[in-house]
Amino acid sequence: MIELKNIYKTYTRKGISIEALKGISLKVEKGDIFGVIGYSGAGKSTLIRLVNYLERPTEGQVLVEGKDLGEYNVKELRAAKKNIGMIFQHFNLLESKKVFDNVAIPLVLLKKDKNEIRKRVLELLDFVGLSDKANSYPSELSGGQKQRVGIARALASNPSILLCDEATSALDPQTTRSILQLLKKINAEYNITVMIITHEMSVIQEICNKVAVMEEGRIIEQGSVLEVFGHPQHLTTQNFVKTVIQNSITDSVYKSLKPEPGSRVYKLEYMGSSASEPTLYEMIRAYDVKVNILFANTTEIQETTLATIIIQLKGESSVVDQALSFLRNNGVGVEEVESNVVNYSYN
Ligand SMILES: Nc1ncnc2c1ncn2[C@@H]1O[C@H](COP(=O)(O)OP(=O)(O)OP(=O)(O)O)[C@@H](O)[C@H]1O
Repeated sequence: MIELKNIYKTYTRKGISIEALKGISLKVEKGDIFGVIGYSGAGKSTLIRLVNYLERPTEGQVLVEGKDLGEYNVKELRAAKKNIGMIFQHFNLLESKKVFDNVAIPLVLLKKDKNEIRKRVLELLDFVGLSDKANSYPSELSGGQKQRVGIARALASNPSILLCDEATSALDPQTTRSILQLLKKINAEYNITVMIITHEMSVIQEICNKVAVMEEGRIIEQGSVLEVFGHPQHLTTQNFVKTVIQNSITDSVYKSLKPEPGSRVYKLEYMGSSASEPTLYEMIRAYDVKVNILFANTTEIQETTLATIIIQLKGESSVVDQALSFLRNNGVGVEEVESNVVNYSYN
């Protein structure tokens, strides 16, 4: 549906070259809500602007619906862009035009007749929950309402792809949530593929099914949101995941741990069905080990539960090993956090 093949993008300003993208390849399938996350300057905006050819790649191919945008003439490119809507961080509405006229812009440009425009705009305003604001000016709207107008305008020409460039970054958390829910509804009801760039992992967690993590013009990690949140490989990804999922012992618990010979600390990770089974209880019943729960957290991602429990385990070494094998055999991820609490560097 959207495919970027080995993309390089170099900007040249006053004789200085900036390599914004360095060999990006990714695939967004039809129906995906695909998130791209990265810190400021990672190249996210450049990447999303390539998808509708607001920027052209220096090298590499951008394929939309299997067609290379670079091979289109001006007319074909204009037709292809009609299929791609876009919304922006600062909404980009025309302040001098009423809400109705802002939403109508793409249809006017497509030279649709007046009755058709009226019908479509009213339908879209109803869809985004702004039927009563048709005659208001953007300056009379809240940020969330302005973004709803931006969304209605982006949908006017019936696109099959919606690009969102930091679309919720200027909004408060509650408004962000309502806009994200609207994007989810657009994806589900109109079967529109959504591509989102953001620097907030909570946005990815809330609605995306796939994610790519960018750093310095490269994709350092990509996959399903569940995979990437469950097992982040790269340090930057781990830092992003930490902003939404706490998975380590709090300082106070860490400091209160008593050094004990034969006692070890393990992080247990449960995903999906393993989270609803009483495996820890069964382990305690079956093996002669003492369990002290130091930390527990559950999160829901893509309607799947992800749970982390950190335990201190005490018992005879061979029995501890058997107990841990029991957990692993029952789908629980087991990782030793510290080899031995005796080695902790506190008094
Ligand atoms: N039009 C441009 N001319 C020159 N350099 C640019 C241009 N646009 C982006 N850059 C540079 O390319 C790099 C990537 O910028 P880009 O805006 O794509 O990153 P970003 O991840 O979207 O960052 P932010 O979240 O701050 O917008 C940066 O070093 C930026 O300065």
